[in-house]
Amino acid sequence: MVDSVPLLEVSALGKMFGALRALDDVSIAVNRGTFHGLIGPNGSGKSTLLKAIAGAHFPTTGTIRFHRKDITNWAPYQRARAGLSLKFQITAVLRELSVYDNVLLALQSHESPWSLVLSRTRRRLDSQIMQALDRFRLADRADELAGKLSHGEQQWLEIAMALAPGPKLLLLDEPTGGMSPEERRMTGELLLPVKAECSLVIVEHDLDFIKNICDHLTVLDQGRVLCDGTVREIEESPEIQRVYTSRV
Ligand SMILES: Nc1ncnc2c1ncn2[C@@H]1O[C@H](COP(=O)(O)OP(=O)(O)OP(=O)(O)O)[C@@H](O)[C@H]1O
Repeated sequence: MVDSVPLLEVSALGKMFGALRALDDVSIAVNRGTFHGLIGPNGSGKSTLLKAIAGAHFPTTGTIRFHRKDITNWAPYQRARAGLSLKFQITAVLRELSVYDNVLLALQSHESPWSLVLSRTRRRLDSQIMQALDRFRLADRADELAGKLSHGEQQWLEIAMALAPGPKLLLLDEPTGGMSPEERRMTGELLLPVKAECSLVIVEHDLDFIKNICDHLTVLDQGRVLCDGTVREIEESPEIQRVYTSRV
């Protein structure tokens, strides 16, 4: 039976940084099997919303429900265990470790301390690690140092690390930042098959990229939802033309 309740429901979220209202009464719903883009001008609150969903910021008001549970006050590790995974804007691979060991560490962070003490995980996780690398065309680079990868490949490694534990929702903050046009195109191609098992909330400045991979878009402006709908609906919205021509 198809679950009609959205996978993620953000309701009336507000976030103050001192006197600055970064988010104001923001509500979004993300369904299973959906890629949901957050767009809007600089400073409109996209990253703050993504971080609030991940638990890196606690909202001042409002609620976040994931898989029907109220996770508003959950710590980031509890959200991760519930199936939420985040890749931040800044690359955070461990350059001195191999590509393989970066994914291994990402997976081990989901293991119980007991299995780590017993060092039972490495061999057991091997096929999961190689699958994650294969999906992002990094399997034949497994033994190289992560620092030897190109910037684009490091971004893919991080996405592979975020996906390796099998999350239900992946949060990506500007994954194509600093990539060449060919790497961007490839990133879209590599992400699309993920939809079969994992939904996505993605912040991106490259509108062509986001329109190509997303089903649904939310446009933020000055911390508020300006409009929300399918890619076609948003493209045809006069509001979006106004915001993008006047402020981006
Ligand atoms: N930790 C923080 N402390 C204080 N103000 C913050 C903090 N993080 C974000 N802000 C402010 O909140 C507002 C929204 O920022 P946010 O980074 O969410 O916007 P954004 O839409 O992601 O922008 P960009 O597209 O430039 O990344 C901005 O005015 C920003 O300066």
